[in-house]
Amino acid sequence: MPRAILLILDSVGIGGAPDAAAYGDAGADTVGHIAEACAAGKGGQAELRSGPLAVPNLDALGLGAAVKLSTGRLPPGLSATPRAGLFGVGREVSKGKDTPSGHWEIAGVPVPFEWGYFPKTVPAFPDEMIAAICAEAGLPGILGNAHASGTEVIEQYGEESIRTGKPICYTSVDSVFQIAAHEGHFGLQRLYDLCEIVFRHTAPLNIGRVIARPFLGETAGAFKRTGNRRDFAISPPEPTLLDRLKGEGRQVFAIGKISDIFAGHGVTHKIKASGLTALYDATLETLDMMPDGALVMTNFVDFDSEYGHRRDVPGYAAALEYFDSRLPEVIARLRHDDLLVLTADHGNDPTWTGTDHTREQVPILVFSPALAKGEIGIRPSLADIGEGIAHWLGIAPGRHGKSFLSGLAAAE
Ligand SMILES: O=P(O)(O)O[C@H]1O[C@H](CO)[C@@H](O)[C@H]1O
Ligand SMILES: [Mn+2]
Ligand SMILES: [Mn+2]
Repeated sequence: MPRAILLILDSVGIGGAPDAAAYGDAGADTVGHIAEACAAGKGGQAELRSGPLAVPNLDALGLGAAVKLSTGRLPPGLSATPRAGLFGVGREVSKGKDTPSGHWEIAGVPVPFEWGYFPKTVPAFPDEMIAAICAEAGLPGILGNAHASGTEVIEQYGEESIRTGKPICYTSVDSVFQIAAHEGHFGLQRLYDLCEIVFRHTAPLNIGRVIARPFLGETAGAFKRTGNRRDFAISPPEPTLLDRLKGEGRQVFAIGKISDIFAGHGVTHKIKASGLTALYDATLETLDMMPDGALVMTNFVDFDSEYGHRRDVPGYAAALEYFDSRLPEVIARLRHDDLLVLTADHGNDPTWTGTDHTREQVPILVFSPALAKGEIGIRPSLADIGEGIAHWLGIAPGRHGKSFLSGLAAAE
């Protein structure tokens, strides 16, 4: 019985979204702009990397061809001719350009409602809500209370937070309430408990997530966020591919942020890992032991959190190259009828203004030893990805999207 491996390269968009202008993102293209910057000699940082973007394994599966299909432009260093697998482009139906929207839609469930957002004002959060949270959690107050970048906000308020015991609360263009607090001084478990309190206040406002952002260090220049981030997310509005598989008795392995993003729904095995290396290692270990009929889904968040939001082109390029360098390890482990799918949940163009996600289409790269080379076009919903996996794994179709495999012949 076949198995499926779904790898989400968080924020690795490929431009070309027809509705990008409505988000102020017309022209944003994460992969294309990184490749152009690298080719122009702007992707280097002596000790990290230099030269044109080198992602031969992703490119062999159609990354360059997917960007060309999405934007009409072939990025420098990439090829228009894939060597194996199916390539295509995913266009998001859901209105949010955020992580839950992208992941839920990939798993077959576009978001049918409008998320709640906090205004770009100071304060960003309603006074009554903050007063109620402080009373319930026994806090002397909060810091931040604005739209902000998570690394800048700990630089700015970290020392004051340690001194006063006030956590740093901030938001972004996404439907989020984020809380940064010191792992030692404030306490990690206390931060998680606070997030649960806040979640009860924000969920009725359709705020997608409360995110714990613990950090370490004692002085402004030395603060560093740790791998103990935790997302408290509202539940998907209907059963996703994960629930449908679990309901059929299949095993669903969720690696990294995946279980949090689905609020645990449909997950049979939750595997925590932080950083590209550990996420890859956990994925490979799972591949070595996962049974027939199972799905493993991994979120590689670093592209987004470490490089996209930080507008770090060399870092993003190096991360793509590292990801690419380990792809042969996945492919070597595939059984004849395993299906590997690589895609993304939204864009986060590191050359763009601001520090937020960018509305973009995403690559869909599909490989199986049992599949011939081919093109699956521009898919009108990311739900086609989940439906393609459902199709491959032999479970009934869901309510949204159409399998990218329908009409394709196997190579055998
Ligand atoms: O700046 P940091 O804390 O990384 O925040 C980013 O992370 C959030 C969740 O992905 C996004 O909404 C964005 O604001
Ligand atoms: Mn994301
Ligand atoms: Mn993000």
